[in-house]
Amino acid sequence: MSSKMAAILENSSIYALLLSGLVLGAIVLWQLQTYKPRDPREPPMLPARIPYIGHILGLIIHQAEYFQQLASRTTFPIFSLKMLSGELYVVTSPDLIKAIVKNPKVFTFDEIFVVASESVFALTKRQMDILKEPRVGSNEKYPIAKDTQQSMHRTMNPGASLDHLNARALNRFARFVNPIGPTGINVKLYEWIRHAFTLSTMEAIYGPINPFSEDESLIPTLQHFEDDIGLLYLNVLPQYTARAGYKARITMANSFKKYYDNKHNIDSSALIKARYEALTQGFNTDDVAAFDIGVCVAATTNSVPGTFWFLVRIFSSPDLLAALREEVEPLVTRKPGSNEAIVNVAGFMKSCPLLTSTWQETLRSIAATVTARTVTEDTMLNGQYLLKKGSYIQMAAGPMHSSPTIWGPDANDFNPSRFMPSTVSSLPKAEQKQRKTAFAPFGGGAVLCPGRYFASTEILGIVATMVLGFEVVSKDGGSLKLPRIKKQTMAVQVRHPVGDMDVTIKRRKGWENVKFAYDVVGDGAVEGEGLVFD
Ligand code: HEM
Repeated sequence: MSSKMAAILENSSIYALLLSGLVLGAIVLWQLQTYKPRDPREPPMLPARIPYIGHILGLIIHQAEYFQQLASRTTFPIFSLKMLSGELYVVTSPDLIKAIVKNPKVFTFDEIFVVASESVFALTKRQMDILKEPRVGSNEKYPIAKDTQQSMHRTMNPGASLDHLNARALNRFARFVNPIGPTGINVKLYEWIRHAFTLSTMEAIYGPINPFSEDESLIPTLQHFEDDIGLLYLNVLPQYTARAGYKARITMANSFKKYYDNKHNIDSSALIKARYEALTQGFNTDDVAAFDIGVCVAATTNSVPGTFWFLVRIFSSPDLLAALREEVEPLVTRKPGSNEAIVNVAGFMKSCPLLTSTWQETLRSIAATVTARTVTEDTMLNGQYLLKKGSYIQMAAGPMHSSPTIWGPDANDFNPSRFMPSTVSSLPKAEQKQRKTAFAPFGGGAVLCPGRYFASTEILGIVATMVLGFEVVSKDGGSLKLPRIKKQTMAVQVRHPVGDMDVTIKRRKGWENVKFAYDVVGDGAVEGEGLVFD
């Protein structure tokens, strides 16, 4: 090493040392200034391995998985983390989570939603003022946001508008698999699912002419936004720190502006019509177009990896695949002399306990939702723990979903029959109740996912189609192998796989020329528009 280089290195180590000293000093001063004695009734403090900055570093490095790591260090059902600006309570017990989500006035999501929307959607001051405007004649906060959320819950609850969504999505999906010929197709599985699922779901939600049907390159664009949500939320020069997500946000808003300007929303679902009505109480159409990226993310971000893992679990286990084929086949009507196969999707809940249980077990094993709330007043939780006003709560489903105390010694195994009524009813009543409370892939309380019926029916329909009519095999012709799971970022609920997998999708013997269609209501009729048999 030259002496000049050695001097530079020596100098830079000195600078680094000085800088670290300054940062540490500032943190200690901050801590001294903000120090408040703790009430012994508050949840116990879990110290960081590196004083002061350990938890912040832990969250930056390990993201949502940090909660899982912390939970394994303690038996407390709730614990506190000292962060720079206050305390963060982490809750991992089903009973405490239930008590929190059932009290949305005290433990609210509203403030987090508004702060997150401002940075994630890049809202202007005018848009924020509209969002913050209280309801006329009362002091109810964020009425437009609340009406919009309610419109989504209303139109995706069981009923005609939900059936219409599912019929449209599944019949669009059929147009991806019906043309598959005798030689099959070679695809990257995750990418193929993301492509077919996104186009099907967008057609169901936005109608046959929508930004994605007009420009399929929006599928990776949406992924860029999704990947950068965390950085967009931080909002530190996002045009540089979250370049791809920042550009994706602009592209998507422009595409949806064109969609509304051309009035293609006339053919949209009840969901989009009701949402539009709620939002335009204050916002203009261009504002609405800027928010639609949120719908697109919500509708695909968990469903795409959910479908992927559900399929991989089944096609990696020949016994499970065979059992599911036997269970689902009676729900298919094949008219003599015709190549149509109509799948009675409405019958899944009643007649396919293994299929529905496998979906739930897939979610248990892969969904590690972390939901947040703020505390609006000092409150004793379940009469046990004092939660202080202004603190943040993070409720982590991951530790609940994998706890041997709740699920038994096989908690870390994939047991497809775990959620079957026959399995559940063999457990003591208290255990049944505990498992029910602990299973929370769709969140809970006031922010329970409104898309849970839509997503589950769509995904069950897609997976049943693949199980019945196709073989999904790896490159060497064998069963699929489970890929590794990607580190979970804070914005992700259903964890993603590492990389993708090359597969062949080919026709199952006896189902060579079958064209799929769906009966979503269970009355024997095939619903939906755009049904194409080719
Ligand atoms: C497997 C699929 C899905 C999973 C696991 C899932 C999970 C969740 C979870 C955990 C939450 C609550 C987040 C929180 O409390 O912070 C949530 C909220 C939400 N989800 Fe889903 N979701 C799925 C599919 C969908 C679909 C298909 C849609 C819509 C088309 C959707 C729309 C929403 C919306 C709008 C919210 C916010 C609700 C509100 O603010 O009231 N989700 N989802």
